[in-house]
Amino acid sequence: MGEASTSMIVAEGVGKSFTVRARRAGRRRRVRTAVRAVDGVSFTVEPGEFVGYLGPNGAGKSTTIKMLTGILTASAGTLRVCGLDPSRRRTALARRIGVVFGQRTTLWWDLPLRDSLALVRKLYGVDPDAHRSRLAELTALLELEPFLDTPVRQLSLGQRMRGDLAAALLHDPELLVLDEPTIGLDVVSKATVREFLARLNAERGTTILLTTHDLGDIERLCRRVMIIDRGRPVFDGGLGELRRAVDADRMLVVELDRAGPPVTVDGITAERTEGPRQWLRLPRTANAAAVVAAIAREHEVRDIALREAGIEEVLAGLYRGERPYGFPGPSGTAPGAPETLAAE
Ligand SMILES: Nc1ncnc2c1ncn2[C@@H]1O[C@H](COP(=O)(O)OP(=O)(O)OP(=O)(O)O)[C@@H](O)[C@H]1O
Repeated sequence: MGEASTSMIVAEGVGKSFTVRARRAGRRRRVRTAVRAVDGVSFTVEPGEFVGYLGPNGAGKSTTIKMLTGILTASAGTLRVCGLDPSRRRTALARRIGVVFGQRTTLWWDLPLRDSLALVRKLYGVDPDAHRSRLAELTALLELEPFLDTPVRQLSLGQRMRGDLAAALLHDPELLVLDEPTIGLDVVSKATVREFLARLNAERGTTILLTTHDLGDIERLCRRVMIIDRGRPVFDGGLGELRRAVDADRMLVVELDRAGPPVTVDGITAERTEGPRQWLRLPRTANAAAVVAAIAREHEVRDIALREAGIEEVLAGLYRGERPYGFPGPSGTAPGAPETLAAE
């Protein structure tokens, strides 16, 4: 992997361990333990992609993002972002990427948003003319005008997030890295931010890597999702592929001509009845057509609907430890779990 790579991000076997001191239950002495926050993560992101980086709490997402942006140095593997080693070329990289942490602001708390953005221009050395036109464009797209002269501390969360996005994009970066950008936003603000990100990616071709727990963000924005669990990759692909890969149940809803006891077919019994309507949970391996035919042999069927598992159900299964086909997942020492290094 050389600097000549045209990929936006190349991660090969990237890992990060933290050493923490902790008192074990029933022991008096504190021991130094290593927490493997990220453990052997490999992936490539090409220019123009919009990728969701997902995983349960503590999976290692923020740690990965901190390594990608040069805030933390990887303890294993190699990483290139825009062809650069992030921890060694942090300043050069900062000119080519934008970063937004939903939980924190990079704006100056006491300054009006307009002045904060002017400072950002100076920091990045953006040419004043280019800044003016870019600011005008971002102000229109993010609807910043009504609060450009308001001190950042007085902005609502949604307004501040739009301000942070503008600050991250003023220097027109090739890659935008977002850590939970819609956290705490109301439905209208979320929709504004999502619409903006979708356009940024589609029209300007900005590559976007997004971590989120928001299912709407994932379904609306991410053509590709990468999932990590306890520091290790467990899935990389499209949402449809994820639904198919995970052994998620489907729900068959049948409407019979009359109410009756729960239907049983091929060992599957309706788990809910409501008048003539009955709900049967079909394992992925069940043949839906055969189940429907078997029901139709015994009953008068008025209507049928087959519901695929929602992305929420799919992710919940994955986060509970149900592995998609082809992704055996963590084995051996559980990554993320502390391992004792030495007693103190
Ligand atoms: N500075 C640190 N020192 C010690 N352990 C850390 C440090 N930062 C993170 N960790 C640990 O690394 C693991 C991964 O944390 P990380 O913040 O990357 O998870 P995450 O996927 O972003 O979680 P969340 O969805 O809750 O934000 C956790 O076990 C966490 O406690």
